[in-house]
Amino acid sequence: MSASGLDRVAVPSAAGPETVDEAGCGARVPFASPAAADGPEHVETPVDYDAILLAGFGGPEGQDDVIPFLRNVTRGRGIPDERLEEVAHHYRAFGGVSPINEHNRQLKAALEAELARRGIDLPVYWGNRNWAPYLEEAVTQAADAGDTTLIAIATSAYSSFSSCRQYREDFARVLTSTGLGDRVTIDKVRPFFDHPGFVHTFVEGVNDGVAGFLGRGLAPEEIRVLFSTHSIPMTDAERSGPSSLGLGDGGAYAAQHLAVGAHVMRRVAERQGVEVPWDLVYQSRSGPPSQPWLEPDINDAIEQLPGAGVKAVVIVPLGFVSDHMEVLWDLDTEALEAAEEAGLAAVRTPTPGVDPTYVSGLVDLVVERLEGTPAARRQALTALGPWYDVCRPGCCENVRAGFKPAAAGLAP
Ligand SMILES: CC1=C(CCC(=O)O)c2cc3nc(cc4[nH]c(cc5[nH]c(cc1n2)c(C)c5CCC(=O)O)c(CCC(=O)O)c4C)C(CCC(=O)O)=C3C
Ligand SMILES: [Fe+2]
Repeated sequence: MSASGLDRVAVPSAAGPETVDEAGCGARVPFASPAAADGPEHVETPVDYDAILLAGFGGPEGQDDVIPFLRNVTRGRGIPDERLEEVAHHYRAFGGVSPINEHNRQLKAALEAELARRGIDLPVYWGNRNWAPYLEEAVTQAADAGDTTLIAIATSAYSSFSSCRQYREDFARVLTSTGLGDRVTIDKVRPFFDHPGFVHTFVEGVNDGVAGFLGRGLAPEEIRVLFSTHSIPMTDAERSGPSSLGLGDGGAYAAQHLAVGAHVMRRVAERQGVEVPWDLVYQSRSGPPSQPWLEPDINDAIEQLPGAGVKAVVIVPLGFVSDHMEVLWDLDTEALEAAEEAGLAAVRTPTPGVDPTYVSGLVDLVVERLEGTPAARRQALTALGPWYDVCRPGCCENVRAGFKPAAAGLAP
């Protein structure tokens, strides 16, 4: 995408669509939220959305898809195919098929059923960032049907470049590449890390895991709960969320996971009557060793546990919404193997998937935007939430890749 292609784009505002010129700041072109003209963190005015845009990561569905998919994921970074082939082995081992697209097909169907059950007349268009069906197709399909005011649900619950901003940048990229930027607007539901619909599965999973080990006669301190999420470069972590919040070394990304982990453990302590120690750990690191990423790595953490008198580990995929490759490979293959080698009993708890509580929570997040629900009445289980509907300027920017315009935020 060339900067010149972005010279003039429509920026919808509460007053109606208008076209603005770049204000002499390179490629800084806003794709501002239609409801954000006055810059609120929480949009408390109702917005008459036409449709939901379900935005997925995308994954290969056969061996021949694997390298083209990885080229898409790493687009713009010029990584040679030989290097991509090294990354491909997880996918190769599963027949070249990631389950992620099938999960999203099921999630789309589940959302449609829940919307119908509640009498909400909103179509759901599904498109991916990195594989077919692409976001381009979904947005074009929506526009062709006259659905131009879209609210996106990204299949990712937290704030960071990879888990929020990259989706928003891809919305902006697609609005430009399809030429639909003057007709279509894309807002996004808030990062939902602490929404009860998302947290539910983890509370139940950790409770079952802990109860199982207690039932086998283990003492609480012989059990360790490891909440696992995707590691990201430290530079991304520090820039996650609005810089004004000052949430510490790991930024909003780490703070959000820690807050949800603490909440889950409080619920489990209430139900089990004992407190089990827990930690936040990271998985799926990539990038050169010279680049600092969030630590500790889950496998290193597991290796340390026997020395601390731990006999059983509950592995919780807190950073993920479904059992895709990062869960099947990095947790179910590698981390469970590390636990076995360390002589630990281990269970991996479920991801939300299409759990009815999760699906209904996602619909609640859309409804709060449709109705303009006051922030004070929005559901959030941690003191950090409810998170912003409209991302602040610079929120989750990637300093490595440089500035790109993003939809669903405030103009810079
Ligand atoms: C935070 C985060 C999430 C969670 C949020 C969300 O769910 O969106 C996530 C999800 C996923 N990541 C996925 C796959 C990949 N991620 C990669 C690379 C990277 N991910 C990163 C972060 C995240 N990733 C980062 C910082 C990089 C390095 C790139 C850079 O330096 O900027 C690469 C390239 C190869 C490599 O580098 O390993 C692949 C193939 C799949 C699909 C799985 C499937 O197919 O089932 C999913 C759901
Ligand atoms: Fe990733």
